[in-house]
Amino acid sequence: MTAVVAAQGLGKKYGRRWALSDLTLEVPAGRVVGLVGPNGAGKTTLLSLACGQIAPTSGTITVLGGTPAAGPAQLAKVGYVAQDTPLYPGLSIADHLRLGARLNPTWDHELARRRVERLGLDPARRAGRLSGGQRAQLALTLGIAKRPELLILDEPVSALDPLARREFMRGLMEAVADQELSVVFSSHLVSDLERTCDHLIVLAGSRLRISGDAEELLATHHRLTGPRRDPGRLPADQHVVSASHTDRQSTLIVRTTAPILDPAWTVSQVSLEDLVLAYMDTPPPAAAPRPVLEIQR
Ligand SMILES: Nc1ncnc2c1ncn2[C@@H]1O[C@H](COP(=O)(O)OP(=O)(O)OP(=O)(O)O)[C@@H](O)[C@H]1O
Repeated sequence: MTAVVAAQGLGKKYGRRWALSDLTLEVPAGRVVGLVGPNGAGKTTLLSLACGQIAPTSGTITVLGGTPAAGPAQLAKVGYVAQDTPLYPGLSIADHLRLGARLNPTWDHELARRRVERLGLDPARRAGRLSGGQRAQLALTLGIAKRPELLILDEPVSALDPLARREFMRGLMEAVADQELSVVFSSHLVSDLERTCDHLIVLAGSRLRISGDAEELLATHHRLTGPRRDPGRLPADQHVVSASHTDRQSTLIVRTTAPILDPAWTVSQVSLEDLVLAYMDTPPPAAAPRPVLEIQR
């Protein structure tokens, strides 16, 4: 199956600073991918590279098997909703839908009309008069009605209140269920990912920290709690993602596919949030010996 996004040694430099560095990953089709990382991690840079708004400084990226933005066919396959949900403030909702129809060969007018109606939006209302949540919903409608194979959303819900956020995510998940759609969306909010994503990409400090199937990641990461222990002395197949210690006790998050047999450890499951935070908090492996995060209390 063609990867939705495949990157090899991908990097983007602004001036002397790498915004994204040495990123290699492959995301299978048909997934809802959560891209998460702290401010300045490189999320927008990666999404902009994926939709061809900017060109890589190093490495390669292919999207649905093609070069981003390389011609009308490639453009038609990818929908992109940028971070600030850019709309034309002076144009009405109906104008936006007409513009969508003019610009996109695969435009589904009926779908767009139905969504606007269900959202209770007046088609005559100007975009500049909409609330943040309504603007985000209109931008999502434009992205979905284009009927892309891949929809890229850059922090679509960051400015919304919890209710509007839930409505937005519901609309997105309905579109995923109704259409054969892959989605990549970035967020700071791990709670949004927890409910919706089946694939996770964590960036921090311009580098990839982890990427993979969400269920698989949850199944292979564990929290170990037990008497204080040097994390460097764990079996080689237990990769320590993070470690924190009190005088007597150690708490580790480890990645392993093997069972943990040491009876000194109490082993518990990690949540997606635990996992994301553990990777987000840590410097990249090249910069730090195991464990990658060690907190003394
Ligand atoms: N056009 C630009 N010119 C110079 N530096 C840039 C530019 N765009 C991004 N950067 C820098 O690249 C790095 C990554 O930025 P990026 O916007 O990709 O991060 P992000 O993870 O999307 O952040 P946020 O969550 O705050 O939106 C940051 O250090 C940022 O300052």
